[in-house]
This record gives sequence, structure tokens and C-alpha cells, in this order.
Amino acid sequence: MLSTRVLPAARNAVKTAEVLRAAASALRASAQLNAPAQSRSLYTARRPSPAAAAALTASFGNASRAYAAEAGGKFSRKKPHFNIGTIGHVDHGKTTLTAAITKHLSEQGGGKFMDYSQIDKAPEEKARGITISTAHVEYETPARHYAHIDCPGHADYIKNMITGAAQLDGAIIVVSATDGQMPQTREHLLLAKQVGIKKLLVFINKVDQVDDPEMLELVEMEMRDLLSQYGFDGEQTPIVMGTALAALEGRDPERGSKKIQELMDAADTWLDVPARDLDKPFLMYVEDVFSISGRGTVVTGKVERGTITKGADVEILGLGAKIKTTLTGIEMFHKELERGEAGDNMGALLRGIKREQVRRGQVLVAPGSIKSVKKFKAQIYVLTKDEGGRYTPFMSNYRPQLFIRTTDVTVALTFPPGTEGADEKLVMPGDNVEMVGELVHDIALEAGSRFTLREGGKTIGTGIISEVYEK
Ligand SMILES: Nc1nc2c(ncn2[C@@H]2O[C@H](COP(=O)(O)OP(=O)(O)OP(=O)(O)O)[C@@H](O)[C@H]2O)c(=O)[nH]1
Ligand SMILES: [Mg+2]
Repeated sequence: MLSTRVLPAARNAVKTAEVLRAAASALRASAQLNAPAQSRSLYTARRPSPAAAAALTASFGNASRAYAAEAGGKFSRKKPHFNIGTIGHVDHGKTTLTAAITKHLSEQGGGKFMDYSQIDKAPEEKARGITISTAHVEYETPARHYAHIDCPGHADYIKNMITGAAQLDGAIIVVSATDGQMPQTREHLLLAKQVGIKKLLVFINKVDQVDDPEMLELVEMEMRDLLSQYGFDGEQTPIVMGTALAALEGRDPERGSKKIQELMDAADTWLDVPARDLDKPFLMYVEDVFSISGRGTVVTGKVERGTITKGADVEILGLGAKIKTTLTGIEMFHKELERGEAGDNMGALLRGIKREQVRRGQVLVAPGSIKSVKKFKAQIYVLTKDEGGRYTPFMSNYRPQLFIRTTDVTVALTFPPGTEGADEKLVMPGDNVEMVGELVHDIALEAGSRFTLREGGKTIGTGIISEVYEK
């Protein structure tokens, strides 16, 4: 059963993640303080990272993971957790559907009913200096535990999806039967694709307002076309038609609650729970490098994902390097370990590597699991001046610093080839724009990597990579 304590806790997801990060860095700091001066430990005195880098390297993906962990801790951990959301054009019924789902599932013991007004007054959260209003709602089916995100406005969806402040593993795109697909239906579909959402569900809402069954068929056909157009599975994607309002008001069960049940059954079966960080290929970012006499070169940093065991082959990647080596020792808090895993801050002893061969900004990875590239395509949200961003627009060939993990590299941003009027085109503060980036040094990047753009000491944008180019 749902605990009422979960909801306020969940709303504070971002804050919670901040606290967790602060705690983690305090732990690290104390580990350093406790290190004996002449220790042969892998943890020797560490240079403090610049404050800016510390703030920026914190990945916002963590916020939702912390959120999931926190929420999950109070539910049955046996159930897989899934981050779902409602997306779609203004007024098509996203919030009504969210409320209807909680009502329907609460009647089966799958959570607490949240009425429309509770969801609609979404609290504001801060992510990377950006204010986002997001309602976090929770419920469970017999198969899964869901955290559901509903945003009050189009701008909030854009920021949320790009920053990943409340990451979506999958989404329900709501489309009103009276209007069919509308501009934001398409924009949200495109964004969903760009941020790496693999599968969607469609809910065609307000069927009570349409008498002509052919009209409904048409909306469905159009949606299937549109899904395919944006690279989703237009044929197989479940499309459920119903009325969220009837479900919420407890009338017309044939088109109300039964359809909500159908939608949740489709969510349980069609939407795949993503691989947990632990199951992904190993990646650790290099924060610092030491030479320990008699032992060799040690790098310290955080394991972003995957697991590693002593004796495993790894690759040092980025900033011009691609070096195969073997990890001959793992240490955490002055203890030698056999295994490190996602979330650990560890020291890694590398065989046959000179101190000069490895540096901050590179990564240690499972060989071949990620590429180091200079060029990529990304979806970027440009902060407004009220969000601490630029006061003025920028043009093609703008060159801010790109911050990712422990490094920052100058990037030249241009419009994708074929963009009309690219030479005169302006990017305004507040815009969501797709751009091609070219870095002055190569770094390990892949689709889904999130980054921050800074200029003159302030954050001016945030982005997510949709594609990398090897040449
Ligand atoms: N007739 C009818 N009206 C509905 C249905 N679902 C929602 N509505 C109404 O449509 C209007 C918009 O619903 P919301 O749930 O606020 O839509 P939304 O997509 O969350 O809107 P924004 O958050 O403003 O983008 C409200 O007046 C709802 O009562 C339905 O199934 N049938
Ligand atoms: Mg709404």
C-alpha cells in the first residue's frame, strides 16, 4: 500500500538528490582527511575540484534515480520501477487522465487517489538553474510500481525532457478525439524520440464528444502514421480510446474505467523497464590521477554505470587517448576490493600506464562500449535571462564551453545541414533547438549523454545528445 509520506518525499526528488550528493562529497572529503600523509593507499591527498565543475558534473539523471530509490524503498522492492509521464497537446486531458489512473488503481489498492487539483498545482523545482513545474504522482499495478510525471505547461515539458530533471522511461501521449494531432502532439513526439524514449502508449481521449466512429478511426490512423514518422513503432503501439473525465467522475465504465485498465495493462506489457545502471557497460570518469611509488598509476573517480572486477580489461578513452589496459587493483575508503559498481567512488590501479597517459576528463570504460567523438547532434534548451541565462540571442557558430562529467571543452554550435536561413537564424533565450556541436577535443559521448553549456561563468543552456558522428 502507498504511504502518504511518499508523496512529499517524491516531490522533493531533486532536493533529495542534492542532499545525497552533498552527503557523498562529505564522505569523500572525510576519506581524504583521514588518509595518512604518506599512505600507500590509492586515496592520497586530492586536489579539490573547482566548485563549478562539482556543481556541473552532478548528473540530473541521478535526481530521478534517487527519487525512484526513495519511492521504491517504501513500496515493495520486488516490483520493477518505471518512470512514466503524460505528454501531448495543451488541453487534451493529460492531467485528467493522470487523476483518473490514480482513482482507478486506488480502488484496487494500487495507490492513493490524487484529484485533479492536487496534480495540477505542480510544485516548482529547480534543475540546473531552470525552474520546472512537475507533478510527481505514484501508483502501482500488480506488476509494477510507477512514478508518473505530469507537467502543467508546454515549456515545462521541454525543460523536463531535455534536462532529465524528471526522467521518463516511457510516456502516454494523450490526444483529444475532437482535435486529433496538434502541434504540441508532434513536438512532444519529436522530443520523446530525441531524449531516447523507445516506446509510447497512445490514449485517444474525449471520445464522449465524438459521435462518428469513422472520425475516431481517422484519429487512430493519423496517430499511427505520426508515430512511424518519428521513428516509433506505428503498427504495434497500443492505442486506447476512452474518456478520462468519465473515469475520473466514475461514470460510463465501458469508456471510462475499463479503458484506464486497458491502458495500464498495455503499460505493463508494452513499455520495457530500462536496464538498471548496474547492468550497463562499465564507465568511470577520471577525476584525478596519482603516481604511487612501487604500485603504479592510480586514477580516482566515480563509477557512473556498470560493475568492474579486479583483473578486468578496460580502455582509457577521450582527449586523444584510446589505450587498452588492465585494472589491477580497486580501492575504496582505504580498503582493497574485488569489485566496484555504479555509484562508487573508487581508486583504480592501472597496469603499465604512465601518469602522463591519463588525465581528468577521460573515462575508464569496458572496451568498445562507448566512443570518443568530436561531433554530435543534440537537443538544447537555452536558458532565459530570468533563469540566469543569456540576455541576447546567439547565432550559428556560437562557442560556449560544454561541461560533461569531469571535463569542459569548447564547442562550436551550428544548425543541422539543410536548416533554412542558417546564416541569419537566431537562437533566443528560452528556445528549444536542435544543433550540431563540434568539440575542440574528443570526449566519450553517446546518444542520451546530457551536458551543460556555460559562458562567462554562467550556465546558458543544457542539452542531450541525440546522435554522435565518428568522423
Ligand atoms: N468531455 C470530456 N472532457 C474532458 C475529458 N478529459 C478531459 N476533459 C476536459 O478537458 C479539459 C482539459 O483537461 P486537462 O486534463 O486539464 O488537460 P491537460 O492536457 O492537462 O491540459 P494542460 O495541462 O493545460 O496542457 C478539462 O476541462 C477537462 O475536464 C474527456 O474525456 N471528455
Ligand atoms: Mg494539465
